[in-house]
Amino acid sequence: QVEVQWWHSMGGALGEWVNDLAKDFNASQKDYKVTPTFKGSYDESMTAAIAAFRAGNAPHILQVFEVGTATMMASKGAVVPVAKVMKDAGMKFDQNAYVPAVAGYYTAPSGEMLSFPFNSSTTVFHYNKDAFKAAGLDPEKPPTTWPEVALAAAKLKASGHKCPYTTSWVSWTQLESFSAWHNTLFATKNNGFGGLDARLAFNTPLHLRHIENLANMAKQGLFVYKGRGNAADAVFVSGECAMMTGSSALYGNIKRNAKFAAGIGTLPYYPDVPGAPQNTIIGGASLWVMSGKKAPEYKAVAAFFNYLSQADVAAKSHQRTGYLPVTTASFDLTDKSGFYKDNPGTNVAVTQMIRKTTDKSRGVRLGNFVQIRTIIDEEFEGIWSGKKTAKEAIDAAIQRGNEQLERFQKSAKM
Ligand SMILES: O=P(O)(O)OC[C@H](O)CO
Repeated sequence: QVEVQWWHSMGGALGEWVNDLAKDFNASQKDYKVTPTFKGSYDESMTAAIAAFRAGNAPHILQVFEVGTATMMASKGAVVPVAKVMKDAGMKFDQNAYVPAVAGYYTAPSGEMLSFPFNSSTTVFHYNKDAFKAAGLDPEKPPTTWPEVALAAAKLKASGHKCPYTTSWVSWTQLESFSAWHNTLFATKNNGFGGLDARLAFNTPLHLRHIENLANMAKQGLFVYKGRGNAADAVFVSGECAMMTGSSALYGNIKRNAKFAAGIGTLPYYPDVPGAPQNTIIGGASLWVMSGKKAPEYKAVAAFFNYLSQADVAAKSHQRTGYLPVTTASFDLTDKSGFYKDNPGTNVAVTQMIRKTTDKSRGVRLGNFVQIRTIIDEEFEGIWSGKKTAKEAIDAAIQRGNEQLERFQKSAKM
């Protein structure tokens, strides 16, 4: 039996999902065995894999969040393009079977798909229907605009809620997806798709207005910052916070663990901005195949990816987790099964993502993006704690972030 090591960052309900996928694949045939290992957060597993690669013991498959995409793409010697892995294994691999917004993100300018679209998410609005009822808000009508979010937050606060609104992934929800949703650039050069000389651009009047609004909400106790990454996920699921912006993939966790009725709405926007809402952008992760392994091991990886792509397997994954259906067939299957009708809100991520994208809204692909997100977190924490104005933090984040982009541009051998 050929063994395949798979490093991932899926905890809780998502960790069980990943383990089930490996178990079901292993049971479906006799030649290969996939072993998933949880390696901590997305940041942590990427750092661990880079160290392991240097030491010569990288896993076969590494799950990397979208933020690490440009770094992986530039690490040419360390990875094998997924299209090549599939072709070499003699596996039928139709790149057109994948949802364009997802596939496009993981495809090189040459048209070759570099990583396997596994768990793509997007930004949505989660809310606690019970808390809405208690505050006199309509539980079937989530706020759809930022002014409405502020009004709902005030009502929730008045009803005694200590954390009316919070957010996970500050940069992803409040800057990156926020920009695309308003058809505005987050970074120049079409958010990095157009070249390594891209620079951060989230200092427009619209960005400033939004971050100032959030700062005011924080001052009034309407927005409560709960930490970096997905730290806020847990406080929404526990019921501590009544509304949050975060990943569509929180759905599985909410369904499993929340003791209240939860709803999903679209990412809020400013209704006076022409072109808004446009589309939201991709989050989540993809699977990268590491170099230096033996041919039969790559065959095993290809067989596993082929299994994951099957319409029924991919559809089940989507319905269980809230990640997007990654192939058109898995979307059709889910739609025909009546899943979206039976589970209101589960279609939000899909409809936000399948809209036609523009050059400004296709996604964000930047070098040293992991470091840039940390810089944004650091600077914006100054806002939430009242030490910096929105403008000071935005300007500092852009200046420090651009230094990272310059450094990446110099070092990249693309
Ligand atoms: O929680 P996930 O897996 O949807 O990922 C969220 C963000 O995209 C991470 O950058």
